[in-house]
Amino acid sequence: MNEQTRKMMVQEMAERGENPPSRYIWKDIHHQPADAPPIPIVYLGHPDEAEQIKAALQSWGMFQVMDCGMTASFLDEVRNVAKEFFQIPMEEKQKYTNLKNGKFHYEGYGNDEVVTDDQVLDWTDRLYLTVQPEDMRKLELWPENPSSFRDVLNEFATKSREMLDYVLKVMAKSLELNEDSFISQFGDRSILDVRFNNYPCCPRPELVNGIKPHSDSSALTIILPDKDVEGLQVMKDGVWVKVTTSPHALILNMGDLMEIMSNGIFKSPVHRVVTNMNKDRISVAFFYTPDGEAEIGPVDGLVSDMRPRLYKNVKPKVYNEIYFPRFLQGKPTIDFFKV
Ligand SMILES: O=C(O)CCC(=O)C(=O)O
Ligand SMILES: [Fe+2]
Repeated sequence: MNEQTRKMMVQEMAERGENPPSRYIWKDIHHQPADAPPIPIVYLGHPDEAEQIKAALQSWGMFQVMDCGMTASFLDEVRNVAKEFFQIPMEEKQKYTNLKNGKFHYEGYGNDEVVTDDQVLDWTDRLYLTVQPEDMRKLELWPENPSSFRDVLNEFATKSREMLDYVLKVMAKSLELNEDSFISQFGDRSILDVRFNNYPCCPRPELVNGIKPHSDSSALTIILPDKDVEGLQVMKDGVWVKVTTSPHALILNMGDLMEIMSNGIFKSPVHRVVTNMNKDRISVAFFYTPDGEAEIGPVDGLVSDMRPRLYKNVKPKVYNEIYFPRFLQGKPTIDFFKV
C-alpha cells in the first residue's frame, strides 16, 4: 500500500511521541489495579495438579503454568523473535499487512477492523496467524525476518498444543469426568491461532488501553507475557487486579467456549492490557478453539437437576461471527448463549 495513504501504526505514533489521537481515547478509565495476591500457580505433573487447576479456574479462570514442558531459554527465544519482528523496518512489516486492497482480513500484521465511528481503538499493533490445522497456514503472511521466526513459531505451537491437550484432560479429571470429555468436543480440525502483540509506550497511558476489556472467544488461551514489562490486568470479584508472573511461567486463561462447555464452572475472565510511558511491551498469545463446525455445549456430566444447563449449544464459527464485532465495541458475547 502507498505509504502516504496508509493509516499510521501505533508504533509510528509512539516513535513520534505524539499524544494519542481521539480515536484511541477512553473516557473514565481507571487503570489503577487493586492490591491482590498473585494469580494462582499450577505445577503441571504435580500430584495435586487437578485440585490446583480446579480451584484456579473456578475462582480466577486463569493461572500461571509452571513446568509447562518448555525451557526458560526457549520461552526467551520466542520473546526475542517477536521483538525482532516488531523492530524490522515498517516497510518490510507491511509486506504482511492484514489489509488487501483496503479490505480487512483477520490474518496478517495490523490493527483491528474499524466497524463503527464510535469504536475506540487499542494502543497496539499485532500479527495474527492461523497455525493449526497446518493446511490452513497462509505462509505468505509468516515473517521470514528474523530468519528463525517460522521455526520458532512452529515449535512453540507444537509444544503449546501438547500442553493444552494435557491440561484439557486434567481439567476434565478434576471434575470427575472422563478425561476426553472436553477434548472430544474439539473435533478433527481444532484451530490454533497466534497473536503477537506489540504495545508501544504511550505519552498518555492513562487515556488508552493496550487492549480493551474483553474475555476471549477461544476455549483456552495461552499467554507468554513480556518478561520485564507488566500490563495485563484481570477482573476479579469486580475489581481490576494486576497479573504478575514468574519469568518462566506461561499464563493460561479460559475463553468463552470453555465457560460454555463446563456449564459455567470454569470462568472466562475479563481482562485488559494497560500501557506505560516509557517501555514497549510484547506478548504472544495462542487461542485454542474447537473445529468451527463442531457444535459445542455443556458436557453431559455437568448438567443435572441440581445444576441445570446454563448455556445453549453453538458452533464456534457462529460464536466468532457474533463475537468479533462486539469485541470491537467492548461488549461481551457469552450472554447471548444463556438458556
Ligand atoms: O498481552 C496480553 O498479555 C494479553 C493479550 C490478550 O488478552 C489477547 O490477545 O486476547
Ligand atoms: Fe485476551
